[in-house]
Amino acid sequence: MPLGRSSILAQVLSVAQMRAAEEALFEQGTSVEALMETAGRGAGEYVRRIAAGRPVTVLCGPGKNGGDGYVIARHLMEHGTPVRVVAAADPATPAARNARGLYQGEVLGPDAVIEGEVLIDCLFGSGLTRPLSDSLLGLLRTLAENHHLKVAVDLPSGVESDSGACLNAGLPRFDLTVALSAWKHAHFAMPACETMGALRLFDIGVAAVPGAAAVLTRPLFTPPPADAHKYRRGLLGIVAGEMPGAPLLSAEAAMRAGAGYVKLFARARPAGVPNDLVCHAGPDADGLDDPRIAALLVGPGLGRSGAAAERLQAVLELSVPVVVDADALVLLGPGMMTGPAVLTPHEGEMAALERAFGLSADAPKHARALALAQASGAVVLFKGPDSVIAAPDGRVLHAPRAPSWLSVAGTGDVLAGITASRLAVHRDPFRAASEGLWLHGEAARRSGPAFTAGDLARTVSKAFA
Ligand SMILES: NC(=O)C1=CN([C@@H]2O[C@H](COP(=O)(O)OP(=O)(O)OC[C@H]3O[C@@H](n4cnc5c(N)ncnc54)[C@H](OP(=O)(O)O)[C@@H]3O)[C@@H](O)[C@H]2O)[C@@H](O)CC1
Ligand SMILES: Nc1ncnc2c1ncn2[C@@H]1O[C@H](COP(=O)(O)OP(=O)(O)O)[C@@H](O)[C@H]1O
Ligand SMILES: [K+]
Repeated sequence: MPLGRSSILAQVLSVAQMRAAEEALFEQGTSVEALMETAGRGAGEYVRRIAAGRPVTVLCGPGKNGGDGYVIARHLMEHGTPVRVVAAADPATPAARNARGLYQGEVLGPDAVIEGEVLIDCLFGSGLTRPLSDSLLGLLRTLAENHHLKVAVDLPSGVESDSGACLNAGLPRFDLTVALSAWKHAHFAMPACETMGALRLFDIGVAAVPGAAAVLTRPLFTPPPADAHKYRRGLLGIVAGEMPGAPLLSAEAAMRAGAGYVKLFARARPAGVPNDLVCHAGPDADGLDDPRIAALLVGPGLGRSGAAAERLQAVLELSVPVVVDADALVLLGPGMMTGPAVLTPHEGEMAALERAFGLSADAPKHARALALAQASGAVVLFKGPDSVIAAPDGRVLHAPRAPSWLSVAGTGDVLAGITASRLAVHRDPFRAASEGLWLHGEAARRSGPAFTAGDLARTVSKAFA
């Protein structure tokens, strides 16, 4: 089935995939110069609007990112925006030389002392292969300090496209980054994404790349069908453990995320169970063999003792679709999961899982998530300020930035509850992880500043709106 334009625009490409996609355009008869013209004019139009008549300085490097810069400068000149170029190096490709030749305005050398209003960074884009030299870093930093508004074209210089690593310390922060052709992993990966300001994409017509990663976009939710009843909407079992608070938070969120019935399984009924939450009190695994249970959540408040490990084992042996979170992730090892599963590690839990599964942590975040998904057979939702989802079949989704107010205790329990609730509704782990992550981010956006995990859990139903 051909992908719609919106799916193509959501794709996230590696440098190699980007180059292959551009090659395909060249084979269809497009020239590098024409592509640079389209890209430069597109980015130039964003710059023209943002500059609103204020003078612009374009910093151009030797590669095609620099070539884009000369096209931008020409576009601004044609539209009456005052502009000058600072050339950090001579253009090194025919297309960039061509773009420089067509620009008739002022070009200054790297030693010129420049202050101004708007800085456009076209020093390096996706072709950066090593850290900036001290002199290039110094030039970029000085220009950034001497301009009010800063825009990066494709990527901020010094950022590694495939990993999101900052190859130099002390890179400047931008107000806007205009991605060209497609998103790159760095646009969603820490620490690079934090330096980019607002993100925009300018499409130059590359086609869908098979197997490409994508950006998490708003899922489609429909109300329950007219003949729905609580079991058909999904019975979620939440397995409590040694600490009652965390599973209660998960339950508060799960009750607001679509499941028709949420049941807490605990050895004894904990204090503070709300009236609308059913609690099944009994020994380990008692009641969990109910065939109506569509999904289980295990981990929040489980504990890490031998008894907790036995509890986890008993849950996983049921082969019911399961969300494995928190303490359960530290107890998990190869061969323990027998059914569909979503794992929701943060960085510390991920490190424990990588040790348990014999995986390397020395890779970009999305690649680490994918490696664990493939080794474990589970969908992995690797959380943090740059959350990413990976499936064993190779699908990868990057989440757009979520509010940093989420960095408060208990919000992970809320995410696990939402995800498990979605899993109970349709039993599809990848879809549950995607919907869970999206609802979590949206609930956070709707919760304003300084919310608690309980506030967040109670806002989940509003996120459906
Ligand atoms: N294909 C197209 O038509 C389109 C491309 N587009 C644009 O092209 C950009 C990618 O272009 P690109 O591949 O030329 O890479 P770019 O980032 O400009 O720099 C590479 C140059 O820098 C050099 N170099 C690398 N690191 C260095 C360092 N630390 N310090 C010093 N030098 C360093 C490296 O040479 P090297 O020394 O590594 O041999 C090479 O000469 C992309 O981001 C987008 O803006 C869009 O317009 C869409 C259409
Ligand atoms: N700075 C941040 N920006 C955006 N989201 C964050 C940030 N810090 C944490 N989060 C999100 O908040 C949640 C925290 O989960 P977790 O680390 O498990 O906390 P806890 O164990 O206290 O519940 C995750 O969903 C994570 O993605
Ligand atoms: K750049």
